[in-house]
Amino acid sequence: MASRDDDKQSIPELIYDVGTNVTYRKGRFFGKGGFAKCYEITDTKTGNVYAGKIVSKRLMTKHNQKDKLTQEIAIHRSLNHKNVVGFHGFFEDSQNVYIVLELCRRRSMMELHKRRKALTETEVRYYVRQILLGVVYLHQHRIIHRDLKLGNLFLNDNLEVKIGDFGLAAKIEFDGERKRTLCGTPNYIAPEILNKQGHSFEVDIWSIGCILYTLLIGRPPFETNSLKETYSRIKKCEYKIPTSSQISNSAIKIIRATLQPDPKCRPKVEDLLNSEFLTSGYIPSQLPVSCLTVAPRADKLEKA
Ligand SMILES: CC[C@@H]1C(=O)N(C)c2cncnc2N1C1CCCC1
Repeated sequence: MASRDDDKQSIPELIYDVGTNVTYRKGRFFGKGGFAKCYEITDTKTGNVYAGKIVSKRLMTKHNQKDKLTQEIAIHRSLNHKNVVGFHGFFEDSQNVYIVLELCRRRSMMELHKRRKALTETEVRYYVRQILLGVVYLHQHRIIHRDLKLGNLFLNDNLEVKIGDFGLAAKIEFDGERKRTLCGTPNYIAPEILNKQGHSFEVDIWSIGCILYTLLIGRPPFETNSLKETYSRIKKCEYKIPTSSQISNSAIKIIRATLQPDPKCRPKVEDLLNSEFLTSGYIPSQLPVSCLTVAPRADKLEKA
């Protein structure tokens, strides 16, 4: 769906990166992401197409906003994994900071969720396995994402999952470090962040639990019509698995394990890959793009 581009602060049609001597042609407007305007951009020499995140310096008034963007770039550029959005470069001019990212033509799992609501368990295993492989990589490199949510899980034309947006990510500098602050509001925020008890890798496991619940049930576990009420339910870990939902026992088990109020009780991301939910059912090696709009017929998914 083409988004309206109310382009007040004009971004030129051709964007030149003097550092690499690459000229990008600005293409389709994708929408806004935080302070950024996002466009499809094409390397005029190679024809390679990317997603450009263009952040106006004019809007980044306070120092901490600049520091946050610097942190996001420092973390994201250090990563290289097939389930993490590729970071192809960054540069700046007097007006903007430009970030060149892997293009994900099928947008994010949020669009998929809005269109499909509850997915089949086979599809959930297919997507969640890739999310977990990406998070294993992040945690092995001592990176906490801290804002895992459907809108940050991007999809390319092969429906491969790419974890993106490291705007709230942090690096654990030493064993046992507990982060005390997080400026920003994660969507699937863990109770220990709300209770300001210090947090670490376990917050990503909580977010994965919220993602699992949303994909299996069709709506988020703690959704209410006021943020305050939602936060109070998260702190009390107050959620229900509707008895009407047809989800399997292994699906119920992995939701209960990840949505534990005590971070110490949550499984590690490696444990989730070995969970009954992921090992007890068939996982297709690929999905047809029709799955973005309609549920696949069980017998139509190619056997592994
Ligand atoms: C460029 C920002 C963001 C993103 O991070 N990636 C990797 C991406 C990759 N491909 C398409 N869109 C992407 N987005 C969308 C654009 C609007 C909101 C989020």
